[in-house]
Parts: sequence; C-alpha cells; structure tokens
Amino acid sequence: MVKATVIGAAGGIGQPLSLLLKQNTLITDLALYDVVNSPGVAADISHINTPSVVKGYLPPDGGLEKALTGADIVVIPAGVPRKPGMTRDDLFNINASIVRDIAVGIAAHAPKAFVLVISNPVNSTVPIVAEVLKKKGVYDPKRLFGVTTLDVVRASTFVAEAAGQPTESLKFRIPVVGGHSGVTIVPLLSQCDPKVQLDQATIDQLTNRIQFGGDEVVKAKDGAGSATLSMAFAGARFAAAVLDAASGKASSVHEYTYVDLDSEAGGKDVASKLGGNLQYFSVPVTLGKNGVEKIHPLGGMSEYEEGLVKKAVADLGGNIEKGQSFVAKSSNL
Ligand SMILES: NC(=O)C1=CN([C@@H]2O[C@H](COP(=O)(O)OP(=O)(O)OC[C@H]3O[C@@H](n4cnc5c(N)ncnc54)[C@H](O)[C@@H]3O)[C@@H](O)[C@H]2O)C=CC1
Ligand SMILES: O=C([O-])CC(=O)C(=O)O
Repeated sequence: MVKATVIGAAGGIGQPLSLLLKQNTLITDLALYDVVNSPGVAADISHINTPSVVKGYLPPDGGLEKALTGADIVVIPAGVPRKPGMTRDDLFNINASIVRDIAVGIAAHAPKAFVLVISNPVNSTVPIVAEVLKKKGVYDPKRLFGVTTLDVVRASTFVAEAAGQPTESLKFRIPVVGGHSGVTIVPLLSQCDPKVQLDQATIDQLTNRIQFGGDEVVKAKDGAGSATLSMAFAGARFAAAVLDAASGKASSVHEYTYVDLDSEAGGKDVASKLGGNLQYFSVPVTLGKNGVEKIHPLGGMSEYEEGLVKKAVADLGGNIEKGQSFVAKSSNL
C-alpha cells in the first residue's frame, strides 16, 4: 500500500500532477487536498481505470489531517505562482506561511512521509519545512526534497535542441546543481552525457536559458501564471523516482534534488567544497528505501562552472537564512 498526497491539487500544477500520479501503478491511494475544488478534481481523476483509489479533501472537517494521515509521500505545489516582472523570491510573503502551515500538518499527521516541495521560492521553502519539522521533533533530512527536476528536464531539452538531436529520447543527461532560481541554477554542461562539443557562446546562451527557463514561460503566459504542465511532468517523474527507490522496484536511482547537506547521506564534503557554511544545495543523489541514501560530489567542473557555483552560493545563503528565520520568528508553532 502506498498513499500519495498532493497539497494544492486543484491548481495549475496540482491537476496535471495528480493526473500523472494516477498513472503511477505503485500508488494505491491518492489523496488530493486543496483549499478549493479538490473534490471535483478527485471525482474526475477517480474515473481513470488505474489501481489507485482517489479522494478529494477540503479544509473543513479536518480535510488536511485526513489527506495526510498515512501518507507515504506528500507533494506540495500549493501557493501562488509568479506574474511577469516578479522574481520567485517575491512569492515569499504569501507562500512562506502556506508552506509552513502545511509542514505543521505533515509533522502531526505524516511525520515519516517523503516530502517533495514544489512551491516557490524553493530555495527558502525547503528550509521552512525543515525548521518546522525540527521544531516538532520529527525531522529526517533524508526524506525532504526540493523538486528541481524541471531544471534537469529543461537542460536536457535545450541541449538536444542546440545539438540538433531529437528531444524525445531524453538522450542528454546534464547535471543541474545549486538552487531553483536564476543564477542559483547551475547547469554543468561540461558533464553532459553523452559529451557534446559546444563553443563558449553556445555554453553562455544555454546556461542562461536553463537558468531563466521559468521566466520564458511566465512571459509567454503573460499574467496567467508560470510553468504548470512541464512542472507536473517533472514532479511526477521525481515522485516516481522516490517511490521506485523506496519500494525496491529500481535498485539504483540517481536524481538531482535540493536537500539538506547536513545529513548522514554524506553532504558535508560537498558543503565544505562550497565554502563550509551552506546547508542546502541541489546535488546528485542516490535514492534508496529511506530517501536520500548518498549525496555525491558535484564532479569535475570547468573554470566557467566554478564561477557559476560561486555566484549561486552567494545568493543561496540569504535565501536559506530567510526561510529559517521566518520559522524562528513564527510565534504560533
Ligand atoms: N519547483 C519548481 O520547479 C516549480 C515551482 N512552481 C511553484 O509551484 C507553485 C504552484 O504553482 P501553480 O500550480 O501554477 O499555482 P496555482 O495558483 O495554479 O495553484 C496553486 C494551488 O494551491 C492552492 N492553495 C493555496 N493555498 C493553499 C493551502 N494553504 N493549502 C492547500 N492548497 C493551497 C490554491 O488553491 C491553488 O489551487 C507556485 O509557488 C509556483 O511558483 C512552479 C513551477 C515550477
Ligand atoms: O518560473 C517560475 O516562477 C516557476 C518555476 O519555478 C519554473 O518554471 O522553474
């Protein structure tokens, strides 16, 4: 039995993500929670003839508690998206408290669940969840993930396009490390597998496109939100990886995800290479039965990439601290 819960399930990401999770045959129970419309989304998705039983929940009558109780994996795309001209950090004032309150629910009702945070700004919302779980005495850094898979998906697509290759084969695997906003997103094109020969102008252009791919969608949607469908694809892919590893369906699962480096999985080496003080970074990980099994080194980097990492570290410190101090100042916990 595997129960998956989506928090923010009626939203732009939540609906297609729930649809894709309905197709994951490892999931037996799919709980869809939102502050609006979740029963309708659940009724609709429940007609699909895949194994999971789908239920929708709203806040009245303990909906959050019911949605979370017994959850093995909780995916959080709840909160507001960007409009043109905004940074992800501009979402902090609204989304920080939404994510904090969801984390309080997780601590009470699903303390052992894998928690996948999609809500922006991911650089700060992941530390928010961690600090709440710590306060409640249930924090396991190996089970908390900032979902940065969309950056990896974009990198693969954009490099394939630049190389004149088909994108559908997902042929190009490119590590993307750091955080999930602007210059904190660091694609390591020198580690592209298979190798691609790119001149510096193309590397510059691809790096910029991967770092600001989210803005491309925000601009194209012109006030109607940010990436939802590609994010649902990426979120479902990452959730499947976590579940494949936890269930033993796949023996060796490698992903990139924004995690606490201060865990038994070995992130301290990465942290010390980054200058010692940074607590969260998107890193290559091996996933296993209990979540993050091993945090791997970032690997060989070009001088250009070393420079990108330095810029990412400079920005990330403040983002992380902002999330942590928000929880420290929250008097209702
Ligand atoms: N990590 C990533 O790579 C990406 C993250 N995002 C972020 O995901 C978030 C959601 O984006 P969209 O789905 O486009 O927004 P949306 O506005 O379409 O949907 C958000 C949903 O969250 C719900 N919600 C609000 N407060 C809630 C609460 N307290 N509990 C439960 N549900 C609540 C809303 O009712 C709404 O249905 C945004 O913060 C966005 O920036 C978006 C794309 C990529
Ligand atoms: O750009 C945004 O605000 C949404 C997001 O995180 C992305 O598309 O990568």
